[in-house]
Parts: sequence; structure tokens; C-alpha cells
Amino acid sequence: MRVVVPFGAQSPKTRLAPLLDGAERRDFAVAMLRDVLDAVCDAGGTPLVLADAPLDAPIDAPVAVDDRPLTDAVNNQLAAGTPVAVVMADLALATPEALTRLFETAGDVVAAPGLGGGTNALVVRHPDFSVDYHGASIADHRRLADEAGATFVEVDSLRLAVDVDEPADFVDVLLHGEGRAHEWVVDAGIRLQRGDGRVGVVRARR
Ligand SMILES: Nc1nc2c(ncn2[C@@H]2O[C@H](COP(=O)(O)OP(=O)(O)OP(=O)(O)O)[C@@H](O)[C@H]2O)c(=O)[nH]1
Ligand SMILES: C[C@H](OP(=O)(O)O)C(=O)O
Repeated sequence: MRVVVPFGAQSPKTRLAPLLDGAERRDFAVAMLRDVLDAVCDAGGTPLVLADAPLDAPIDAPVAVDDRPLTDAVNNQLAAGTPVAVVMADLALATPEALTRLFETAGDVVAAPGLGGGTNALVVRHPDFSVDYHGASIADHRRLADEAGATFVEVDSLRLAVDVDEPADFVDVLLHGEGRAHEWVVDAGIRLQRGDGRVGVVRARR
């Protein structure tokens, strides 16, 4: 399976600014990308990193640079032929097993929803389907599949549902992560903070 992995290389992970400075956000984003690429390869996928600018860190996969907005860049990849998968680069908990299940699930469009309304991963087998990212994109993709006459199937997976957008997402990385991204967060001094309510994170040092 051809697997497109979008990567915003210009100013990655701006919503993590409360805990990480610019260089750290770049470094952490690359750690997550490397974990995702390993998981894609171990699941039998052939990854292509779709970046909005050249990467300054070595990556063990081919890179296509396309500086158009995310949706346009991904739709251009879909136009190159199906089946194709799109797996976001910030899925710090992704495992080969979870991706294998995604890739093997039958359907014209198979989606792994993100917590909070996004679409963390997709398999597209229908030539008339196109993406529209940002906002509650899972709802948009459900509608777009319907309009294209494509079946739409969602996979239920914690490991694919967690994308690291905001500091609170570090909770799941600390609790369930295993790879470079997990190690990066621990080394940065980010720790769980238990209180009366929901568990949060705190950074012990900067
Ligand atoms: N090719 C490409 N990938 C992008 C672009 N923007 C985001 N991505 C990637 O798309 C996925 C989802 O990104 P988001 O979480 O929406 O945005 P982000 O840029 O990572 O983070 P924020 O700056 O906090 O919004 C991640 O894998 C990003 O690396 C873009 O403009 N072009
Ligand atoms: C790309 C976008 O990601 P989010 O901003 O929801 O993390 C989406 O899944 O539509």
C-alpha cells in the first residue's frame, strides 16, 4: 500500500508552544514522524513523506515537497491513483498492528478518527473521493464519501485516535507511548500531573 505521510516542516506543532520552544517543536515533530514511518513500514506500507518544505533532518523515506495547503497537496497525491493511505505524522502512539488493521479493513474509504474531530488516517480506494482537512474533518469526510458514492468505514483505535496537538495530548504519550516520541517527552522533563480532576502534564525543566 502506498502511504502518504503529510508533514508540516515549516513551523510544526505551534499549539505545543506553551511547553516547547520552536527548536524543540521541530525536534519532537521529527521524532514522531520517524516513529510513524517505522510503524508504516512494519505494517507493510510504502511511505512517502509529503512535506511543505525540504526537511533538514535525515529521514528514512522518500520526501515529496509540495508547499500548497495540506488539503490540496493530499488531493494531488490521491489523484495519482488509488488505493492509497494517508497517515498523519503526529500519531505518536501508532503501532504496526493498528495500521495493519486500518490497511486491511474493507471499504471504499476507511478512516481512523482523531479525538476532537480530525481524521488521523485514511485508506482511499475510490477514485472520486477527495479530502478536506481541518475543522471537524471526520464529518466532512463522511459527507464527501457519501457524495462520491463511496462506502465510509471508521476504525475504532485508541492508538490511531491520539494525535499530539496540544500539551494535554502528552498525557496519552506518557501513559501509552513506546517509541522515540515517548522517550523525547520523558527526556524533556514532561511529567504527569495528578490532581482532583483530569490528569494533566507539567514540565519540570526547560
Ligand atoms: N504537507 C503538509 N503537511 C502538513 C501541513 N500542515 C500540517 N501538516 C501535517 O498534517 C498533520 C496534521 O497537522 P496539524 O496537527 O493539523 O497541524 P500541525 O502543523 O502539525 O500543528 P499546529 O501548528 O499546532 O496546527 C501533521 O502530520 C502535520 O505535520 C501542510 O501545510 N502541508
Ligand atoms: C489535519 C487536521 O488535523 P487536526 O488539526 O485535527 O489535528 C484534520 O485531521 O483535519
